Amino acid sequence: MTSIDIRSVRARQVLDSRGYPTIKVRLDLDDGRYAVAAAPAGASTGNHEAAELRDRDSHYAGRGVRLAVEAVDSEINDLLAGRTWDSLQDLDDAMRALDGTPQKLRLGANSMVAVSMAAARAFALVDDLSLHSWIRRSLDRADILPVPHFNVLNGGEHARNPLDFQEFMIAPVGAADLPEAIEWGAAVYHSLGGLLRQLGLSTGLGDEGGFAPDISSPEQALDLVVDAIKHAGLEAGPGGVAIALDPAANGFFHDDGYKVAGKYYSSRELIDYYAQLVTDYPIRSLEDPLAEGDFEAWPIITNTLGNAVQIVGDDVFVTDPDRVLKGAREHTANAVLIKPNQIGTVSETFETLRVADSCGFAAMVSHRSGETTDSFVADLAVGCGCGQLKSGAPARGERVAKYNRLLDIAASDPEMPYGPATPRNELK
Ligand SMILES: C=C(OP(=O)(O)O)C(=O)O
Ligand SMILES: [Mg+2]
Repeated sequence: MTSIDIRSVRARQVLDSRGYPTIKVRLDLDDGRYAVAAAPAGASTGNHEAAELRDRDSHYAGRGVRLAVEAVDSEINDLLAGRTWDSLQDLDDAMRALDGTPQKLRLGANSMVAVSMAAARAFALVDDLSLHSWIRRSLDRADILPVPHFNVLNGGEHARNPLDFQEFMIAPVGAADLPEAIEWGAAVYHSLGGLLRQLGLSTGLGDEGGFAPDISSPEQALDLVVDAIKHAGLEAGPGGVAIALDPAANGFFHDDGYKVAGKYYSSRELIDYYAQLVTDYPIRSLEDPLAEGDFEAWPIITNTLGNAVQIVGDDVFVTDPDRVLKGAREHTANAVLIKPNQIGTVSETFETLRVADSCGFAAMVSHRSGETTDSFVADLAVGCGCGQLKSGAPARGERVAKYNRLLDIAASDPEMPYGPATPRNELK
């Protein structure tokens, strides 16, 4: 393995896709080459995510990143610059030790993840590898072009409409290759836009570029998506375009139960409701179907629906290897969402991917609702070989940056396979 000699690490403030500041890092090597990376930001965050460092006193409604920039320019630069680093693991471990808190409160997970991503790119540069190849080698996996999960209809925390479920995604699992998958995704997106216009429904967009019509019923949303797939001349189902949901249930969990479209459900009733949706619609994946604290209910949904669909933990696992391991033992889910900024370093993200694999869990790499045009997660999805990436709608620059990066990678290696992953359900 090659080492990197760091000359300096500098940060500055840039805007994310919601118009809030985020941190961009430039890491310069002694040999004159450099790597950059920018941190994304979530809105519907899990309670145990690594903590962002934000200023309370800026014009950005308490969301400034001056302190995070300062942390990189001073303490992190002092730690990393003028030294040779033999591995990303060493570098990330040193940053974590410098931070000294379990949730990365002091230096901030936004600072640390941007530095860690830039450092991963620097290691790839020095090894003369593309980022996905470097990741593939680090994880000892095979490159796979992931099935893009396009979020075409937005609700929950990501839209100002009455729809409680957060994400209605389309997954072109039946496409022959990645370019066809992208083409199908875009076709369905435009078909959905046309359908909404015909019905006189709003075509305003949510945070991830999906449409945010003024509807509240998940069934109505699913009917619209299925119709859009059919109107695009495609099959709704595993041979064509399947559906993935991220209800993000933390967002509609209240003291007295789950409230969906004005109706209250107990955990058991909500699971029955999902079972009905899975029967009625071609759903392949259910992410955060329950609130992160609903410990007893998660194993019930995994054991009842986990063979029919992928049960993905996002807020409940927060890309934390220990939480995934515990979740595997307790049958919390059978798949994990992978968001590097949830845990705060790339090395820890790798560890979560390794743990997931050893538990028979599937993994899906993910963007955040607040994004930049940094396409790191596209390379991560390819290099870890998990077979699934969600990056919002097939529209808006910060979302298509990831899909276009996948197209570039596909063009660079025509032999690279395309395909979905499913949980192996080893822990029955
Ligand atoms: C991408 C998501 O949203 P956010 O970034 O707001 O957590 C998600 O919940 O999966
Ligand atoms: Mg989620």
